[in-house]
Amino acid sequence: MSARSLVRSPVSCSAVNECFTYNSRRSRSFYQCSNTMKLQRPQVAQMLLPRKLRKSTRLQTSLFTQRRISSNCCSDLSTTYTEELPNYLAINVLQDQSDAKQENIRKVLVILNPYSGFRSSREVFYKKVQSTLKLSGFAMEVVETAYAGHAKELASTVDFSTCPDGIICVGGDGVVNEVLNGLLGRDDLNEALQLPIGIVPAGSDNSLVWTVLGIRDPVSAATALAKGGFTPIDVFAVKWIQAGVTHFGLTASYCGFVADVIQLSEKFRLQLGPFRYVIAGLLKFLSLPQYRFEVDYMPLSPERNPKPKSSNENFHDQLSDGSKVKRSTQMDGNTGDNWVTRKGEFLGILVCNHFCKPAQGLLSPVVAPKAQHDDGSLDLILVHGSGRLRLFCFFVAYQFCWHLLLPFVEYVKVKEVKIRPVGSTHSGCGVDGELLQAEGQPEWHCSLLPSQGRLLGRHPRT
Ligand SMILES: Nc1ncnc2c1ncn2[C@@H]1O[C@H](COP(=O)(O)OP(=O)(O)OP(=O)(O)O)[C@@H](O)[C@H]1O
Repeated sequence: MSARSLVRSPVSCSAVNECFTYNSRRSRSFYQCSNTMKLQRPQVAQMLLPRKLRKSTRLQTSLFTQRRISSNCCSDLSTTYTEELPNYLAINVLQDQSDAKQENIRKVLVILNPYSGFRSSREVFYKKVQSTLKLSGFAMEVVETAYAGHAKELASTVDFSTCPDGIICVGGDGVVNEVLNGLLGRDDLNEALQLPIGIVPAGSDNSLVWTVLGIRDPVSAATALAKGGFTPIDVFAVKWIQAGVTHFGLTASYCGFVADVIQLSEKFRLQLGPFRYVIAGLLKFLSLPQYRFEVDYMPLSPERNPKPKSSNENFHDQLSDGSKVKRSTQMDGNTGDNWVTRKGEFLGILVCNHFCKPAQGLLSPVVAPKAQHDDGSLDLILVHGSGRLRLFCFFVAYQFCWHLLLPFVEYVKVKEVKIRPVGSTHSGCGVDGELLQAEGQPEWHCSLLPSQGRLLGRHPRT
């Protein structure tokens, strides 16, 4: 027999229920109408209970008796009084609460990348996160990735009825990117767009969750997930024009030095974990090539395009040619006649979707201070020129967030960017830590899909 029926049986009489069921609508007048009645209620309860239960009620009163202290502003009896609700009512309340929690169960798919960061994702999840999520009502199916691309495959094929409340990624920005691309490549795009992505940081950097949600440790991430809520985020698309291939991102896209460092760092992933970026950066710095690009960008003009629409139709417009972003589609319907062209040597080209705050590092600088994850624009940073001295200056200035003051750095809010490597410049383009390799002389086209992403959790300040 359940605890509930054991406790309820002695008080099944309707008169008693009438006396003791707390009714918020009538509580004040009903309980305050008679001083006598108010004082006698606990005694009546004792009388109606069987002898054994009366004793246990008295003994356990500190554990299960609810005290309701109400201020009395209209009665002449007292200014404050205490109602004692008998213990069985308190138990019923607890039981009802747990019933309600049953209904609030959130079913999610957890995708865990055991190779992220220091390869500690398993430990992070099972030791620091799982119990918090379970206690807060998450029903989780955990799948560990077995190979690169597995997370994308899972997100593109999962039956949404098994995880209607989202997909939680345990790992770095790369696994989040795979999940995003898996979801946005699906035929049932409407449902896929509704599915939020949760992040438990266990990767090398996790800049996305740190910048957007202000979280950089797994315990805080679990708390944010438990608290619930969503954060809308712009998604950007990088299309390799010649091949018609589109890759989506949430953080940043880049060409030049940073893309080369990402590519080289993969060689040291197993040996160095997150330190691979430092070593690859040093090596690339010492063997710095010249990068030549042609860049076209369409600046954001606030007076003509203050806030882009963020409806699903907009997204479908842009994907209507089979996951390929249409050239003609502008966020505000402009025909695209105000493109600005830059051509020459660049140390780097960065297209940021949020202000990109690295989770590691001592000074915690930000790459694009004016960028917001939901502002409907991309922030373009062009580092003009070439040479180690210039790169060194940029890097040092960046540590103090002065890099945008340098005369060879151009910073502009844009709607779209087209990037074409020129001459012998390599043809890779990075998106959220992943490198998209292309053959020949490719053209990359970055455009924005405003507020089409949803992250699980909210920034503590919102
Ligand atoms: N089982 C696996 N074996 C090998 N590679 C994997 C496996 N599972 C996922 N990957 C790949 O690992 C890459 C990096 O993963 P992830 O981003 O989670 O960690 P990270 O690179 O350490 O962190 P960050 O991206 O934040 O720097 C992803 O591109 C993914 O494709």
